[in-house]
Amino acid sequence: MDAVTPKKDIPRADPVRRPTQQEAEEAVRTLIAWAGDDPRREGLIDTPKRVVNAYKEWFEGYGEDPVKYLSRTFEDVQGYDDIVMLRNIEVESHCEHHIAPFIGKAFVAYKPSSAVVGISKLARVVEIFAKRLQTQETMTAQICDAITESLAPMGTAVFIEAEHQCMSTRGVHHKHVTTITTQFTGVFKSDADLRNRFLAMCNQNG
Ligand SMILES: Nc1nc2c(ncn2[C@@H]2O[C@H](COP(=O)(O)OP(=O)(O)OP(=O)(O)O)[C@@H](O)[C@H]2O)c(=O)[nH]1
Ligand SMILES: [Zn+2]
Repeated sequence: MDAVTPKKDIPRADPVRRPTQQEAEEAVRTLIAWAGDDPRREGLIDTPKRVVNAYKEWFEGYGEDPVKYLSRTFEDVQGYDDIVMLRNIEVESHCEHHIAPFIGKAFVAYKPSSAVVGISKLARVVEIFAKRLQTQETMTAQICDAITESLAPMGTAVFIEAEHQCMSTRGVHHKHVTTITTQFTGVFKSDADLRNRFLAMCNQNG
């Protein structure tokens, strides 16, 4: 039986047993009945299977290791010595409090010390952490940590802006509110001009 690996910051002796697909589908049937509908009616018969398949996609980040993607680096950059930044990386995640989507954009930059990484790998790292149950703060820190630990750059910067559906479709019901989180290490922390350049590039339109 597969086991869900606990987060590294929460040591646990006993990993959670991963339920079977059938058990997960049964849980969805329970939620449908709890919502007030009949999971046996025609339109809902295949819904538990679809929901479980959607969960596989939304939470596929648990099975992925960001370090694997950041381990292939390139040294030959002909003396390039400035930041590398990816703008507008789409973020589709789910909050760990309500399992409601939060959707937005991530901006990720690092200042290489020597080696650079393939730019798609930075987007993959965002994807891996987004496809887990998250808070925006944790996800921002995890992306920053993974890049910092794997590439040992001179600095890393992460900016995420997202709209949380647990705030817009339920609860407080405030639409169009966005949450911004940032995390900086190294030169982005010590050099205010560099940090401001990064933030200005985050705020450029387009
Ligand atoms: N800091 C932080 N809070 C989040 C995030 N996603 C959701 N939340 C908040 O998590 C909180 C959970 O609060 P609770 O009082 O335990 O839950 P609740 O009664 O459903 O709260 P309401 O959403 O206010 O109805 C809410 O304030 C959410 O807005 C996130 O990524 N970061
Ligand atoms: Zn929430």
